[in-house]
Amino acid sequence: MVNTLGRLNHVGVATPSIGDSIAFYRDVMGATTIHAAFDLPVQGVRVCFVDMPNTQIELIEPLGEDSPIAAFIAKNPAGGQHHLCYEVPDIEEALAWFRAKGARVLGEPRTGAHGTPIFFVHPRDMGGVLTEIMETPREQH
Ligand SMILES: CC[C@@H](C(=O)O)C(=O)SCCNC(=O)CCNC(=O)[C@H](O)C(C)(C)COP(=O)(O)OP(=O)(O)OC[C@H]1O[C@@H](n2cnc3c(N)ncnc32)[C@H](O)[C@@H]1OP(=O)(O)O
Ligand SMILES: [Co+2]
Repeated sequence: MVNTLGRLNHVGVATPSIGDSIAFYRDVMGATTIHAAFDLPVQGVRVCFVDMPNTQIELIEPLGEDSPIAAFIAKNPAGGQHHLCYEVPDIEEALAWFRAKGARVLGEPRTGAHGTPIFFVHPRDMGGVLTEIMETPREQH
Protein backbone atom coordinates (compact mmCIF):
# COMPACT_ATOMS: atom_id res chain seq x y z
CA MET A 1 0.00 0.00 0.00
CA VAL A 2 1.30 3.48 -0.82
CA ASN A 3 1.88 5.07 2.59
CA THR A 4 2.86 8.53 1.37
CA LEU A 5 -0.41 9.61 -0.26
CA GLY A 6 -1.19 13.16 0.86
CA ARG A 7 -4.07 15.59 0.53
CA LEU A 8 -6.29 15.99 -2.52
CA ASN A 9 -4.65 19.01 -4.16
CA HIS A 10 -7.15 19.59 -6.98
CA VAL A 11 -9.89 18.23 -9.19
CA GLY A 12 -9.09 18.77 -12.87
CA VAL A 13 -12.04 19.91 -14.97
CA ALA A 14 -11.57 20.09 -18.74
CA THR A 15 -13.42 22.85 -20.54
CA PRO A 16 -13.66 24.12 -24.12
CA SER A 17 -13.68 27.70 -22.73
CA ILE A 18 -11.98 28.82 -19.53
CA GLY A 19 -13.79 32.16 -19.84
CA ASP A 20 -17.21 30.48 -19.84
CA SER A 21 -16.20 28.19 -16.95
CA ILE A 22 -14.94 31.12 -14.86
CA ALA A 23 -18.31 32.82 -15.36
CA PHE A 24 -20.10 29.62 -14.30
CA TYR A 25 -18.05 29.11 -11.10
CA ARG A 26 -18.30 32.83 -10.21
CA ASP A 27 -21.93 33.60 -11.12
CA VAL A 28 -23.67 30.25 -10.57
CA MET A 29 -21.52 28.42 -8.00
CA GLY A 30 -20.59 31.56 -6.05
CA ALA A 31 -16.83 31.03 -6.06
CA THR A 32 -15.13 34.09 -4.56
CA THR A 33 -11.45 33.36 -5.22
CA ILE A 34 -10.65 32.67 -8.85
CA HIS A 35 -7.00 33.05 -9.82
CA ALA A 36 -5.77 34.54 -13.09
CA ALA A 37 -5.69 32.10 -16.01
CA PHE A 38 -2.31 31.34 -17.59
CA ASP A 39 -0.82 29.22 -20.39
CA LEU A 40 1.28 26.20 -19.46
CA PRO A 41 2.80 25.11 -22.81
CA VAL A 42 4.87 22.30 -21.23
CA GLN A 43 1.56 20.62 -20.30
CA GLY A 44 -0.34 21.73 -23.42
CA VAL A 45 -3.09 23.49 -21.48
CA ARG A 46 -4.38 26.88 -20.35
CA VAL A 47 -5.08 26.77 -16.60
CA CYS A 48 -7.19 28.59 -14.03
CA PHE A 49 -7.52 27.67 -10.34
CA VAL A 50 -10.76 28.18 -8.45
CA ASP A 51 -10.34 27.99 -4.66
CA MET A 52 -12.68 25.83 -2.59
CA PRO A 53 -12.56 25.69 1.23
CA ASN A 54 -10.79 22.31 1.19
CA THR A 55 -9.21 22.01 -2.28
CA GLN A 56 -9.07 23.64 -5.72
CA ILE A 57 -10.86 23.14 -9.02
CA GLU A 58 -8.31 23.25 -11.84
CA LEU A 59 -9.96 24.44 -15.05
CA ILE A 60 -7.98 23.28 -18.09
CA GLU A 61 -8.53 24.27 -21.71
CA PRO A 62 -6.61 22.69 -24.62
CA LEU A 63 -3.64 24.74 -25.82
CA GLY A 64 -3.37 23.73 -29.47
CA GLU A 65 -4.28 20.59 -31.38
CA ASP A 66 -1.55 18.48 -29.75
CA SER A 67 -2.88 19.09 -26.25
CA PRO A 68 -3.20 15.90 -24.12
CA ILE A 69 -6.82 16.92 -23.45
CA ALA A 70 -7.76 17.49 -27.12
CA ALA A 71 -9.19 13.95 -27.49
CA PHE A 72 -11.10 14.30 -24.20
CA ILE A 73 -12.76 17.54 -25.36
CA ALA A 74 -13.53 15.99 -28.78
CA LYS A 75 -15.35 13.16 -26.94
CA ASN A 76 -16.89 15.52 -24.34
CA PRO A 77 -17.51 18.81 -26.18
CA ALA A 78 -19.08 20.47 -23.12
CA GLY A 79 -16.09 19.45 -20.96
CA GLY A 80 -16.16 17.39 -17.78
CA GLN A 81 -14.33 16.03 -14.76
CA HIS A 82 -10.89 15.03 -16.06
CA HIS A 83 -8.49 14.03 -13.24
CA LEU A 84 -7.82 13.96 -9.50
CA CYS A 85 -4.50 15.19 -8.12
CA TYR A 86 -2.95 13.87 -4.89
CA GLU A 87 0.08 15.30 -3.14
CA VAL A 88 3.10 13.21 -2.13
CA PRO A 89 6.18 14.34 -0.17
CA ASP A 90 8.70 12.83 -2.63
CA ILE A 91 7.91 12.51 -6.36
CA GLU A 92 10.77 10.08 -7.14
CA GLU A 93 9.71 7.75 -4.34
CA ALA A 94 6.11 7.81 -5.56
CA LEU A 95 7.20 7.26 -9.18
CA ALA A 96 9.25 4.21 -8.19
CA TRP A 97 6.32 2.86 -6.16
CA PHE A 98 3.79 3.16 -9.02
CA ARG A 99 6.24 1.67 -11.53
CA ALA A 100 7.03 -1.26 -9.21
CA LYS A 101 3.27 -1.94 -9.02
CA GLY A 102 3.22 -2.15 -12.84
CA ALA A 103 1.00 0.95 -13.19
CA ARG A 104 1.30 2.81 -16.49
CA VAL A 105 2.98 6.12 -15.75
CA LEU A 106 2.34 8.55 -18.63
CA GLY A 107 5.71 10.03 -19.60
CA GLU A 108 8.31 11.40 -17.22
CA PRO A 109 7.74 13.86 -14.35
CA ARG A 110 7.34 17.49 -15.49
CA THR A 111 6.78 20.77 -13.74
CA GLY A 112 3.10 21.28 -13.00
CA ALA A 113 0.95 24.32 -12.47
CA HIS A 114 2.08 24.73 -8.84
CA GLY A 115 5.75 24.70 -9.84
CA THR A 116 6.54 21.26 -8.41
CA PRO A 117 7.09 17.98 -10.32
CA ILE A 118 4.04 15.95 -11.34
CA PHE A 119 3.28 12.76 -13.24
CA PHE A 120 0.10 11.04 -14.43
CA VAL A 121 -1.04 7.42 -14.00
CA HIS A 122 -3.27 5.87 -16.66
CA PRO A 123 -6.97 5.63 -15.73
CA ARG A 124 -7.00 1.91 -16.59
CA ASP A 125 -4.67 1.29 -13.63
CA MET A 126 -6.56 3.62 -11.27
CA GLY A 127 -10.14 2.33 -11.32
CA GLY A 128 -11.04 4.49 -14.33
CA VAL A 129 -9.76 7.77 -12.82
CA LEU A 130 -6.91 9.61 -14.54
CA THR A 131 -4.65 10.37 -11.57
CA GLU A 132 -2.06 13.12 -11.16
CA ILE A 133 0.63 12.75 -8.50
CA MET A 134 2.20 16.03 -7.40
CA GLU A 135 5.08 16.78 -5.05
CA THR A 136 3.88 18.95 -2.17
CA PRO A 137 5.20 22.52 -2.47
CA ARG A 138 8.28 23.03 -0.22
CA GLU A 139 6.65 25.57 2.12
CA GLN A 140 3.94 23.01 3.03
CA HIS A 141 6.34 20.13 3.90
C1 LIG B 1 -2.28 22.21 -15.51
C2 LIG B 1 -1.07 21.35 -15.58
C3 LIG B 1 -1.18 20.04 -14.87
C4 LIG B 1 -1.21 20.30 -13.38
O1 LIG B 1 -0.18 20.81 -12.86
O2 LIG B 1 -2.21 20.06 -12.69
C5 LIG B 1 -2.33 19.22 -15.38
O3 LIG B 1 -3.23 18.80 -14.74
S1 LIG B 1 -2.25 18.91 -17.09
C6 LIG B 1 -3.71 17.98 -17.45
C7 LIG B 1 -3.64 17.48 -18.83
N1 LIG B 1 -2.59 16.53 -19.02
C8 LIG B 1 -2.80 15.21 -19.03
O4 LIG B 1 -3.92 14.74 -18.90
C9 LIG B 1 -1.57 14.35 -19.25
C10 LIG B 1 -1.87 12.87 -19.07
N2 LIG B 1 -2.94 12.44 -19.95
C11 LIG B 1 -2.71 11.70 -21.06
O5 LIG B 1 -1.60 11.31 -21.35
C12 LIG B 1 -3.91 11.40 -21.91
O6 LIG B 1 -4.93 12.33 -21.64
C13 LIG B 1 -4.46 9.95 -21.68
C14 LIG B 1 -4.93 9.71 -20.25
C15 LIG B 1 -3.40 8.89 -22.09
C16 LIG B 1 -5.69 9.76 -22.59
O7 LIG B 1 -5.30 10.19 -23.85
P1 LIG B 1 -6.33 10.14 -25.05
O8 LIG B 1 -5.69 10.71 -26.24
O9 LIG B 1 -7.61 10.75 -24.61
O10 LIG B 1 -6.41 8.59 -25.26
P2 LIG B 1 -7.61 7.68 -25.54
O11 LIG B 1 -8.75 8.42 -26.12
O12 LIG B 1 -7.04 6.54 -26.32
O13 LIG B 1 -8.02 7.13 -24.12
C17 LIG B 1 -7.51 5.93 -23.61
C18 LIG B 1 -8.54 5.39 -22.59
O14 LIG B 1 -8.53 6.25 -21.45
C19 LIG B 1 -9.82 6.81 -21.28
N3 LIG B 1 -9.65 8.17 -20.80
C20 LIG B 1 -9.09 9.18 -21.47
N4 LIG B 1 -9.07 10.28 -20.71
C21 LIG B 1 -9.64 9.94 -19.53
C22 LIG B 1 -9.91 10.65 -18.34
N5 LIG B 1 -9.58 11.94 -18.22
N6 LIG B 1 -10.50 10.01 -17.32
C23 LIG B 1 -10.84 8.69 -17.42
N7 LIG B 1 -10.60 7.94 -18.54
C24 LIG B 1 -10.02 8.59 -19.58
C25 LIG B 1 -10.47 6.75 -22.64
O15 LIG B 1 -11.86 6.77 -22.53
C26 LIG B 1 -9.96 5.42 -23.14
O16 LIG B 1 -10.67 4.36 -22.52
P3 LIG B 1 -11.14 3.10 -23.32
O17 LIG B 1 -12.14 3.60 -24.31
O18 LIG B 1 -11.71 2.19 -22.31
O19 LIG B 1 -9.93 2.54 -24.01
CO1 LIG C 1 -3.90 18.85 -12.71
